Amino acid sequence: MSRHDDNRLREQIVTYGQSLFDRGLTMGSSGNISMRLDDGGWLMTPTNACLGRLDPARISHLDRDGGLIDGDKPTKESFLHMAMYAERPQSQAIVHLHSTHSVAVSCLPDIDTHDCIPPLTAYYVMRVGRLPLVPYHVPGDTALGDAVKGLAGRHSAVLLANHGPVVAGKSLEAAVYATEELEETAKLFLLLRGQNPRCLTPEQVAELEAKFPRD
Ligand SMILES: O=C(O)[C@@H](O)C(=O)COP(=O)(O)O
Ligand SMILES: [Zn+2]
Repeated sequence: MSRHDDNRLREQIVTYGQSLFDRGLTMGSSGNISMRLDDGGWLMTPTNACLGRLDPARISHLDRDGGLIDGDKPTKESFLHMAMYAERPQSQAIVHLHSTHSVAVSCLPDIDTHDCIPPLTAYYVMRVGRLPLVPYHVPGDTALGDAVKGLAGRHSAVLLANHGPVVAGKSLEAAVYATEELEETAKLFLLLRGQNPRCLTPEQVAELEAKFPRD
């Protein structure tokens, strides 16, 4: 990868990180972002970094085995990102946030753990689809990598119980868009709880999935 391409990817992480943080989609030093590199390595946000104030030169550059090449110590969820990439060769970027409404849904006792948010809107189906709940683990617990392995091949987004969403995309832009759509739909879901909303039918979902296949 040329220095120019490397810089471009670093700038993308900084720009999207700031945009997500500035809109209150993750707070403090929560959340992390990664991008896959052509040589099999990754760029990842450093641990304890604020997504709103990332320094491109300090972003963690990892080799294909997760070894640090340069930059600061990577996010404690690096193995989680790597486990998801391993199941999703088509994914180029992953975003994990503590977006409030998505986290709220991840704490509810009575959600469908195979599909935490019903198909309320077409755009949600197009961007996210079925959203499984991953059982609670301490952040940074390597067992979380094993827990997502069985799910990430079939789902581009998963919801970590009592924690938050992890969303993969074919580009960083796509992963960010899907994360934003998940958050907005989580908000709608909470607004509509107890009101028996009319959801899309299985036929309507199937039609969308045929017309707008997700990566
Ligand atoms: O919730 C956590 O602790 C992590 O999942 C997180 O969001 C931020 O951790 P770092 O990326 O290690 O800062
Ligand atoms: Zn987290």
